[in-house]
Amino acid sequence: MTLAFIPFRLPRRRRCSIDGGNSNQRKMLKLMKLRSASAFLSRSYGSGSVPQRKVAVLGAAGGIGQPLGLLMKLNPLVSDLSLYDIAGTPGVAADVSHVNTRSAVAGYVGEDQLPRALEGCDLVIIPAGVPRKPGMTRDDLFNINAGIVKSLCSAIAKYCPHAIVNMISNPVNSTVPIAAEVFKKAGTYDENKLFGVTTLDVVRARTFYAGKAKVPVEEVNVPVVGGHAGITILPLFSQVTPKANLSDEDIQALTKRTQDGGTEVVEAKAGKGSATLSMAYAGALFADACLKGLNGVPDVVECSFVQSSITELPFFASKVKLGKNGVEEVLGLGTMSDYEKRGLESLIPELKGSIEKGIQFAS
Ligand SMILES: NC(=O)C1=CN([C@@H]2O[C@H](COP(=O)(O)OP(=O)(O)OC[C@H]3O[C@@H](n4cnc5c(N)ncnc54)[C@H](O)[C@@H]3O)[C@@H](O)[C@H]2O)C=CC1
Ligand SMILES: O=C([O-])CC(=O)C(=O)O
Repeated sequence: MTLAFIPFRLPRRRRCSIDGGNSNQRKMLKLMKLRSASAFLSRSYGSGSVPQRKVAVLGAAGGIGQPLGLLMKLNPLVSDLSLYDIAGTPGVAADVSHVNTRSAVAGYVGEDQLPRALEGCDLVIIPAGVPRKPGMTRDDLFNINAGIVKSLCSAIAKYCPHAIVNMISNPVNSTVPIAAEVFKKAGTYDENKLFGVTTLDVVRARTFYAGKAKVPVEEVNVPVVGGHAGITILPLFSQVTPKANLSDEDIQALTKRTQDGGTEVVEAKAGKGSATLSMAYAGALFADACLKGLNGVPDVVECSFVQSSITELPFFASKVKLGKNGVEEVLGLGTMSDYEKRGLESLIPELKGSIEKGIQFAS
């Protein structure tokens, strides 16, 4: 396992080349892959031309915020890392700043320092807010997190209106519409720059499928569409690659496990919060994809909850092509199985309600 997964991902053809050979050869090739990471980067952008990118994490002292801050510090696409929270960020920033990677790190604490945290940002990642405890739904977080997200987005509209926003705070199905309303009111809304982070659903679907299908997890590709809560999370295993001969029962069990992945962690943590480490990983992957898109890397595609017209709902998660201005194209759902079509039909009312709740709160 390598810490260098984000910036150092090599093109697929190159990655496949380490699959052959004995285990020593494979280890050696992995090492070479790490060592050639910076060379790979400069090849991607032309030597010395990696753009300056300021990234802020809001909620940076939290369970997700801390490891996410570290992972963003490891990402050489970041030149300035801004760590903001209502408490605790001076220590977190001092700690992370000692890591010998490209970005300068600054910690900001309290609302007075929020403007400086945001000014000049290209990307703002928001994991601020309370997490679930056992027995709660994500919607139970609405009362506290809606207000937090609303005030942070008002500040974004004021201090970095052109930044891409990655919304992690739950309930994502409502916090993204809240953010959109805040930006609309401020006159800064750009639908191509607002993303609900659903990458953890994809990460889980890949992991669970690989385990069941006994295929290498790094090769698994599966879209997860809909939203980010319970049945609104709809993995499209009919489109998964590599294909395996799983039964309908297996696919249904994998679907349910993906939908309940968050709850599985909440219960295992028994009152001490929800997914933080896997979420930081997923958040870092998605942020990296956004930065690559901004920097003009072609064919960057990830699933995300965005403004959409591929269903009757105004926001929907699906595959999205990322580019220099954020969303370049919202991709369609593709061919779905009957089971997935039924899943889509039954998620619509719940997702619609959550979206409307968010819009109503902020308008
Ligand atoms: N989108 C997704 O897939 C996932 C979303 N989440 C959500 O992420 C959120 C954060 O989770 P954790 O990091 O585990 O919670 P946490 O409680 O460990 O950390 C949250 C942080 O937000 C900070 N905060 C609170 N109000 C703030 C404000 N006004 N401005 C800036 N920071 C503020 C807190 O001080 C705290 O440091 C929760 O809403 C959780 O449900 C969690 C896992 C996955
Ligand atoms: O389940 C939760 O509350 C946190 C979350 O969104 C996830 O882990 O997918």
